[in-house]
Amino acid sequence: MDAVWMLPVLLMLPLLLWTSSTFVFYFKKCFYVAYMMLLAFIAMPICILKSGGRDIENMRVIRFMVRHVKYFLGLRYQVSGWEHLQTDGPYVIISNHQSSLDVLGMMETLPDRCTMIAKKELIWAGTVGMICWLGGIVFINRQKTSDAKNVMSDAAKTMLADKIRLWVFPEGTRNQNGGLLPFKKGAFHLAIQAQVPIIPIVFSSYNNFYLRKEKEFKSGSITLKILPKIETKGLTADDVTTLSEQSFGIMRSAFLEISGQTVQSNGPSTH
Ligand SMILES: CCCCCC/C=C\CCCCCCCCCC(=O)SCCNC(=O)CCNC(=O)[C@H](O)C(C)(C)COP(=O)(O)OP(=O)(O)OC[C@H]1O[C@@H](n2cnc3c(N)ncnc32)[C@H](O)[C@@H]1OP(=O)(O)O
Ligand SMILES: CCCCCCCC/C=C\CCCCCCCC(=O)OC[C@@H](O)COP(=O)(O)O
Repeated sequence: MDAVWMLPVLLMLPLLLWTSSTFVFYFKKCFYVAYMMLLAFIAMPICILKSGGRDIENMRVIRFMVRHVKYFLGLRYQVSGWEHLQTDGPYVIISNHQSSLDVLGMMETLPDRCTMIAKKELIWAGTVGMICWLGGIVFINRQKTSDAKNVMSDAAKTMLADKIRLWVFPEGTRNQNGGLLPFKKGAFHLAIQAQVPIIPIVFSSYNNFYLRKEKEFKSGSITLKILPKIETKGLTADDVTTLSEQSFGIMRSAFLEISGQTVQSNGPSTH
C-alpha cells in the first residue's frame, strides 16, 4: 500500500528538484563550468591549428565559441554605445567585475585584437586555463606588486608594438556588493605608459538574477554600456590618481543608472 503512495511522490521528485531555486543555482553553475571546460577543450586544437600556439587572433575563435552560452543560462544582453568602440589602434578597456559570468558579457563586446589581464592562478583552471594562455591573456601575480607592475609595463610596450587592446578589471577582484570597489592603479598606468585611450564598459548589476549568497540563479537581462573613450595623450604618472578617480566617477554613475532599482534595494556602495 505504501509503495502505491510513493509512486506519485517519486514521479514528482524531478519536478520538485527542478523548481527548487537552490537546485537550479547549483545546476546552472556546474553546467557553466563544465560546458566552458568542454568548449575550451574543443577550441584548443582549433586555436593551435589556426595560429600555431599563443596568439591574440585565437580570441576570435574563443569569442565565436562562447557567444551562445548565454542562451543555456537564460541570459540576455543589451549593448549600447557601440560607436565608442569604433576607435582605431590600441586602447585599454576597463569594466566592473561581478562574477566569472562576466566572460559572457566580454565576449558580447570584445573587439578584434583584444585580450585580457588576469590573475596568474587562472592558468591552472584546466582547459579554460590553457585557452586563456592560447588567447594571449597576460597573467599577473597579485601577491607581488612589483612583478605585476613589470608585467604590465611590458604589456604597454607589446600593446603598441603588436597593436593589441587590453581588457582590465580595475577593481582587481570580483565584487557583487551593489557598487564598485575602489580602483587599483594598474590599468591607468598601462594606458598612460602606452599613451592610449581608455574605454570604460559598464555591466549592470547581476543582483536581480544572480545572488551568490542566497543561492539564486534565475534568467535575467544584462545591460552593457560602452562609454566614450577617455584620452590619455600627454598625461604622465602624476595624473594616474586623477584619471582613476575620473574613470571611477563616470563608471559608478553609469552603473547606478543602468542597474536601476536592483542596486538601490541592495544599498549602493559608498566608495
Ligand atoms: C572556447 C571556449 C573557452 C571558454 C573558456 C574561456 C573563456 C574565456 C577566456 C577568457 C576569460 C578570461 C577572463 C579574465 C578575467 C580575469 C579577471 C581577473 O583575473 S581580475 C584579477 C586580476 N586583475 C587585476 O588585478 C587587474 C587590476 N589590478 C591592478 O591593476 C593593480 O594595480 C596591480 C595588480 C598592478 C597592483 O596591485 P596593488 O598593489 O594591490 O594595487 P595598487 O594600489 O593599484 O598599486 C600599488 C602601487 O603601485 C603603483 N602601480 C600600479 N601599477 C603600476 C604600473 N603598471 N606601473 C607603475 N606603477 C604602478 C600604484 O600607483 C601604487 O602606487 P601609489 O604610490 O599608491 O600610487
Ligand atoms: C581542473 C581545474 C578546475 C578549475 C575550475 C575553474 C573554473 C573555471 C571554469 C569556467 C568558467 C569560465 C570562465 C573563466 C574565467 C573566470 C575569470 C574570473 O572571474 O576569475 C576571477 C578573478 O577575476 C578574480 O578573482 P577573485 O575574485 O580575486 O578570486
